[in-house]
Amino acid sequence: MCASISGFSKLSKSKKIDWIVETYFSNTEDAKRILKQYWNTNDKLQQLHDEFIENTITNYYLPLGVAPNFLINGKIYTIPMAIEESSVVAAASKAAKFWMDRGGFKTKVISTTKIGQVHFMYYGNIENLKNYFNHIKSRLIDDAKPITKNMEKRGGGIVDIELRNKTQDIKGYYQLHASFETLDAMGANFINSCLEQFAKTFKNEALNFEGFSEQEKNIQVVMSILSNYVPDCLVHAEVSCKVEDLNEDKNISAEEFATKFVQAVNIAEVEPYRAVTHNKGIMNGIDAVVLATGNDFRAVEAGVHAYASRNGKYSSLSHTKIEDGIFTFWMEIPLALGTIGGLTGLHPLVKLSLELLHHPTAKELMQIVAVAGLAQNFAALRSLTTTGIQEGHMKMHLMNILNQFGATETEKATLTDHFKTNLVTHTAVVEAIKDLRFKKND
Ligand SMILES: CC(C)(COP(=O)([O-])OP(=O)([O-])OC[C@H]1O[C@@H](n2cnc3c(N)ncnc32)[C@H](O)[C@@H]1OP(=O)([O-])[O-])[C@@H](O)C(=O)NCCC(=O)NCCSC(=O)C[C@@](C)(O)CC(=O)[O-]
Ligand SMILES: NC(=O)C1=CN([C@@H]2O[C@H](COP(=O)(O)OP(=O)(O)OC[C@H]3O[C@@H](n4cnc5c(N)ncnc54)[C@H](O)[C@@H]3O)[C@@H](O)[C@H]2O)C=CC1
Repeated sequence: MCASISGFSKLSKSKKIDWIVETYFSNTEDAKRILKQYWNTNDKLQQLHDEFIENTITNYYLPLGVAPNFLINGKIYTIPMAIEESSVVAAASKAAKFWMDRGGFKTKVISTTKIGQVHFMYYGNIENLKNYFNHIKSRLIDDAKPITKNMEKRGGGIVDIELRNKTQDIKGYYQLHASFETLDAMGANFINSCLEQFAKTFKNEALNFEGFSEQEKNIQVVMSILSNYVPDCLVHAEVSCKVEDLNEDKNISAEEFATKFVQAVNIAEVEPYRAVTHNKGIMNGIDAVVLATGNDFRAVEAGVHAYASRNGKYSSLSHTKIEDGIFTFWMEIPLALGTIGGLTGLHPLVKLSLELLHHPTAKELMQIVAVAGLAQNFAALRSLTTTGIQEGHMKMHLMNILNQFGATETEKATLTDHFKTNLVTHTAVVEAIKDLRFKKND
């Protein structure tokens, strides 16, 4: 049945659940039991989670795993990863271990500038608008002082504000295009507050500007919002070693592996169908750490994919080369992250994850997250160009298939053993469970 309801938000949590289960579920008791099964027994902790979002009815768990042995700029990290997909944590761990013996990951933050825009409409003389902007610019910054003064004390704040003419795209469309330094905060709320203040000052003061005609005084602000496109909040991560040191796999020579690896990256650089999957592999690592550290993965995803298309064609985020017998694999990626603000000081598991990472600054977190992405990409490409992805992925996915079929602990032990020497496919596992159960009942 499909039903609508008015005033749902005002109902208590238990009344919300009653309405949901009665409206949508045939077995109301079962639905309620599943929802309540995921409530935390600690009421205060549950209330904290209830209050993160709106209309909370239960918690949605994701596993939090860890990938040890990440050597980054000479320091060892164990990286927390929140993700539902099997084999990602194993792949990251395997890549970390591989590179630990080959000098580890080298990273560098290139820039940390974030962008926000006030989008507005103005239908008058452009020179008059430019004069007004030059006249009002310092006032825009001054009026935002109550918002920016603490950030300035820390060394951040508004970097600049520009007037941008976008009338070639839309008649009458202009922007206040502002750049910010938000230090250890991702900065969305800080930036949005500044922008809304800019918009207020910009619109109101236009009414008193003598260089405008009566009609020109009517500036129409459409919206004020940060941009999640952050090409100037960029981090570089790389690994490199002698080609001959890419020698872990006895079934392929180091040289052949290096050549195939470079070819695989080259393909992702020129072929968008491949680039999307290649970058998905990178995001396996990135999103998992972004989530574990309480950051906004939607913002990161949107910004990263826009960056991957910055030259007009969607392309690989990572690159590779072999020069003078040295294999180098690297990535530059835009990441607006926070280690202060948002959920970072609220969610107990986020706090724990940040402690595990030695309480990083936002800049340090950018480097750790980029490394997780690069490691993931290395692991996936290594499998793809050697055994194929299914061998390792399905080995890790085995437990999910066994759980789907309600395998007992004894069945799991027997079948895990069996699949140590047999290829895991969904069909093979189903057959093996059937076989095992048939033998038992025989
Ligand atoms: C899956 C592995 C790691 C197996 O690899 P393996 O060689 O069979 O593993 P192993 O049993 O020999 O163990 C070696 C190391 O791997 C790690 N490892 C191994 N097993 C575990 C485990 N159970 N739990 C935790 N860590 C594990 C761990 O670091 C371990 O060292 P140790 O801890 O023993 O000192 C390998 O095959 C691999 O890296 N595969 C790539 C998997 C992958 O990329 N998965 C992502 C999902 S597929 C996808 O979404 C993206 C994709 C592929 O489409 C992207 C693209 O196309 O580019
Ligand atoms: N489009 C988007 O991406 C949007 C995202 N959001 C959400 O906004 C949240 C992030 O906003 P924030 O402004 O980062 O968080 P926040 O609103 O919690 O603010 C962080 C504040 O911490 C203070 N602070 C203390 N020490 C600091 C330090 N060392 N460096 C920097 N700031 C310090 C500053 O006052 C700063 O403004 C995320 O939850 C995100 O999901 C909200 C609106 C839009």
